[in-house]
Amino acid sequence: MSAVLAEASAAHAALTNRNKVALVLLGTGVVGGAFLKLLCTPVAGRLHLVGAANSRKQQTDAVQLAARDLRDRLKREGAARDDTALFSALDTHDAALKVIVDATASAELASRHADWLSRGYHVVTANKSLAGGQLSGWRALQAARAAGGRYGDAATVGAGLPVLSTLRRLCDCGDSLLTLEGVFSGSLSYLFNHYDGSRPFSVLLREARKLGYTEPDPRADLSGEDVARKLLILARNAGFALGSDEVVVESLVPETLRDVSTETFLERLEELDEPLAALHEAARARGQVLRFLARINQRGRARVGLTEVPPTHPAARLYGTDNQFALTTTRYHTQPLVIQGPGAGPEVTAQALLGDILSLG
Ligand SMILES: NC(=O)C1=CN([C@@H]2O[C@H](COP(=O)(O)OP(=O)(O)OC[C@H]3O[C@@H](n4cnc5c(N)ncnc54)[C@H](OP(=O)(O)O)[C@@H]3O)[C@@H](O)[C@H]2O)C=CC1
Ligand SMILES: N[C@@H](CC=O)C(=O)O
Repeated sequence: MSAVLAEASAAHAALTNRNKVALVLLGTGVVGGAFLKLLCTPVAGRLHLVGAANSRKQQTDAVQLAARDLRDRLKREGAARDDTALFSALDTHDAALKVIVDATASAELASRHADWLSRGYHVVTANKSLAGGQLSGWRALQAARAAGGRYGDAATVGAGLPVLSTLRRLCDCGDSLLTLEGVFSGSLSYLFNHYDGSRPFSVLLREARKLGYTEPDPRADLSGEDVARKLLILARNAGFALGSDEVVVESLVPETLRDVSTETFLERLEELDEPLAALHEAARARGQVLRFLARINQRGRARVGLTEVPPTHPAARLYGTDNQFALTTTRYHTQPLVIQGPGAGPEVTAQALLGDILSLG
């Protein structure tokens, strides 16, 4: 090959590689499974899955990774979990962009996001445990981002509703968040939008779990922990240096169910029925309805918990898994800026992951 041709071909290869994205997917559950389906659609043509893992098994073989039933196969077969092998599949790929997609709820994995960023990988996550966890973790994440790491977090709040992007844009323009309130949980929205006393709460919870709205352990939703994480992520993005212990969280999980295993909790869901029926009845008698609300005020006082609201309240007019985020800011101060829409579910969340990956370049 002539020198000119070789140079042209090298330039072409460099251009092609610049557009390629190599991915490792951690978590092939509800969200990870839906994400795998999106990888088979035409918009994902330049994305190359080089590794995938659940909590026990992983796969880096190209033929296996291309199988339509990869998620089921991983339940039965694959190599034992070992991040080194997964990341070396990323390292050896010729793509310019190397992305770790975290579709787990693992706090242990989340604690490594900042390290992954500092090692040159991009991280796209549905896992809220780092940004919505300890303030020290949030700060480590900001340091890694400041050093150039790209962190896709749209899926962590509102399952991809344009909440974080809007908030950041307002802040970039010099606007300041004064108060933020609303319904930040898709599963709790679904539960309280449907709970009218005609069906036991536990039946609705099983339904929400089956539809893929709840956390792997639904106590993370019912305890308010998941909502508190989203509140922290939003508040921190708006400049409030809020510690995780600074949010007042009112749990719906009875004491007797707090320390049991997930399996036992799922077997004993009926124990939620009586206390919830009593709360519902008391609210009904006062002409009110129950909604699980989150709020932070200008002084950084934050609370999440079950609240009685009148039927005319904006949160009482939601449907399905709707989330609602009402942002009052220096410039949106007469009426809040409201973002509303489905806030949980496999497809929308997987799409948020995909959108973050595609926007990397
Ligand atoms: N469901 C929703 O609507 C939304 C969910 N999210 C977030 O998405 C994340 C995933 O939720 P969801 O898909 O519902 O949960 P699932 O329980 O369905 O899936 C979790 C997956 O993570 C895997 N996993 C756990 N630990 C590890 C590990 N160390 N390495 C690799 N894989 C691991 C599990 O493996 P195994 O199969 O072996 O258990 C499972 O495949 C959570 O952080 C959740 O908060 C965010 C927005 C909306
Ligand atoms: N379990 C969560 C899922 C999205 O983050 C919720 O119910 O909102």
